[in-house]
Amino acid sequence: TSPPSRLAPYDLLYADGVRAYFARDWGRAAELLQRSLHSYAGLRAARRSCRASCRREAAFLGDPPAARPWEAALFERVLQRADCLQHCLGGRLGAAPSAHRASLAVRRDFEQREPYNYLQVAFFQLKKLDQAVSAAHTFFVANPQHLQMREDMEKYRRMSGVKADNFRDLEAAPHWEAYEAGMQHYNADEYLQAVDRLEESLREALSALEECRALCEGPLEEEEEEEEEEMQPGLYEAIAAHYIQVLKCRQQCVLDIATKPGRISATEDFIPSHLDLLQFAYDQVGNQALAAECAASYLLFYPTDEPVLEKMKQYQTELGEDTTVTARENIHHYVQRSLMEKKLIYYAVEHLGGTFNDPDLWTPDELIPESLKQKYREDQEKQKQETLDVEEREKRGPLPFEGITVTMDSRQMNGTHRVVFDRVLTESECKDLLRLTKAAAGTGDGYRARRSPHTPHERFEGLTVLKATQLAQNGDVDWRDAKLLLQASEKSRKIIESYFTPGKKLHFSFTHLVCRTAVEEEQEGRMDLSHPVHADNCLLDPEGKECWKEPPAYVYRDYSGILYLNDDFQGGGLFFTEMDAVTVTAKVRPKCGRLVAFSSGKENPHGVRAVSRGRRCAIALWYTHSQEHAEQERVKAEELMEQRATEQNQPEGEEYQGADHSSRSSSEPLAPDGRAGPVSRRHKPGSDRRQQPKQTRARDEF
Ligand SMILES: O=C(O)CCC(=O)C(=O)O
Ligand SMILES: [Fe+2]
Repeated sequence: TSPPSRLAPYDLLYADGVRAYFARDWGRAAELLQRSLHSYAGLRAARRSCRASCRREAAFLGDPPAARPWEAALFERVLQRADCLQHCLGGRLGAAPSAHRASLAVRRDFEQREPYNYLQVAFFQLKKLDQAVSAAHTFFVANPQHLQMREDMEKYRRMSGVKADNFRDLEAAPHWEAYEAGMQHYNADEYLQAVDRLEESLREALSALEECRALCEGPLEEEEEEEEEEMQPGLYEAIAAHYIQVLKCRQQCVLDIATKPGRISATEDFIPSHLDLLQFAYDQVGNQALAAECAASYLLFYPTDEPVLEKMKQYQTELGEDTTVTARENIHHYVQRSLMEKKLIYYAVEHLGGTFNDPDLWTPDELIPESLKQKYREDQEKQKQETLDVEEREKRGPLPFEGITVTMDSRQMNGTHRVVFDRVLTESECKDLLRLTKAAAGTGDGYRARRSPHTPHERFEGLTVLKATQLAQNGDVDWRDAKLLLQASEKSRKIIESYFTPGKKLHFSFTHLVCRTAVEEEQEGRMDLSHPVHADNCLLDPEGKECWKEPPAYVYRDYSGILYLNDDFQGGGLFFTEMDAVTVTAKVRPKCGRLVAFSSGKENPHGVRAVSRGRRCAIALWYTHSQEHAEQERVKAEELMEQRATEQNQPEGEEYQGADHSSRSSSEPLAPDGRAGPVSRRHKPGSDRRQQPKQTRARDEF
């Protein structure tokens, strides 16, 4: 091991650790991975403290002498700081800081806590269960959408040797730990404990914020690699641009500290909401003086908030008129500073262009320039109009095929943008497509080659259009059946396009022929669903009644369709719910030739009941308005079809009219997943707390 003053570069340790992992040398893998995490933490700590001390040093230099131009003085200071950082880091790390520069890929892995994913397996193999569980938990906190880890966590929870306090987040930020604990007490009406932890969380959050802000002061010691300046701006422009960038970065810190690991969105208004919660909690424990102080501090953010103003009056009477209630000094400072920074940023955006994503909801209206407000309003208006247009269109739209019937529309399904068509396929077409699934069963892919992504009680098999075509090429299935898959999906596309979005092209996004088969010996006492309730293009948060249209959800999907092939199975009904994921609003019974279609967003949460006997097959279809997300596999499949038609000198290629070509390549992952993540927590005053899942790559090797 290296002496404490000499940190080995974490990326090298990581590379060795991963190598040992794949050589199944678990002991060495665990040791190296732990050391890499230790080095990484050490490097970050060194950066933090050097930045802080170099900032202090720069401050000591005081104001530049009046005789020198101010920009020269500023540059000098910036250079001095860079020099100071190099020195300080060199001393702390025992090597040139550049030796610790890792590739972007490795930095990402560490940001996403990937080393813990390897570690948990290594510890598990070494039979160090406690450490395996805490490594797994640490990874899972940052990657709540990771299907494999989700299953592993379930397994750990069921294991007898595992204690509840093994589920520890080894990387927990102090403010998040305190906040979570505080909210737990708060929700359990334990206000004394809540106050303690929420005060701690506020304190820690403010200090994390300071640290984050300190990192914004450039130059960002050789971390940024890319980005070559295109134009050579003048000196003043350069200084202004740099300054604005620092200010924006500082503002961004508000979001950073309010974003829990593994979430994409920040908890809204993190700092003011602490004061809101604390005011209520102090009130509950009878501490009027502190409740009043929190209320006064809260009013700095929202000076016209009626209920809190009301409360203030009440406190004033209770405390007596000669007691002066003042806001907290540090909050006052925070608000003033934030307002000043925003003012400058908005000024710059208004006059120099660019954008600013204000992290706060509390920004006073009068601070935002009229011209920008106008733009925001227009954007909102446009979005509203689009929704109305869709609703209008849904009412008309003739169907492009004869014989198809609309069995249920949105109204009958108690929702919006939902429809059930029947007779899209004939019995014999269903039979042919089912033959395709049979032949493909052994070779087909589930979600990322995983047999039971949603429930262990069912086997899940899938086949893409390309795979079907390749099977035909190998002589494993009939060409005509593979072609039928392309045709049936294209027919559905036309139907859905003309019904929901006439005149606006819908492209394929992904096509998946899927079967869910009940595993016979796994049905007793089964309580779960075949497919948990979810929305197709956003991450459903049933408790918060929200749906986050953010990756890893397939946000570009606009319409979903499921074309059913059979009904000889038990269970397996499709159902729609409210955003709470439990109130059922409509049910659809699968049967041959039935196509259910709906918009892929939050308005249509849906799930599939357990398939308790037999095999349920359907073509799952997703469509998008976005040409760049058009299904590339289909293009290839069609090429293969055409090639074969030419070879055979048969008119098959011409017959088929499913061309949905697009020139850009996109890589659709095999797993059409992106399900509801963990959920938000309610609280009494203020708005919903939101939390966001994200997903790292699913790794197949575990
Ligand atoms: O098979 C079904 O009925 C629905 C499947 C589904 O919702 C999905 O795969 O996203
Ligand atoms: Fe779905």
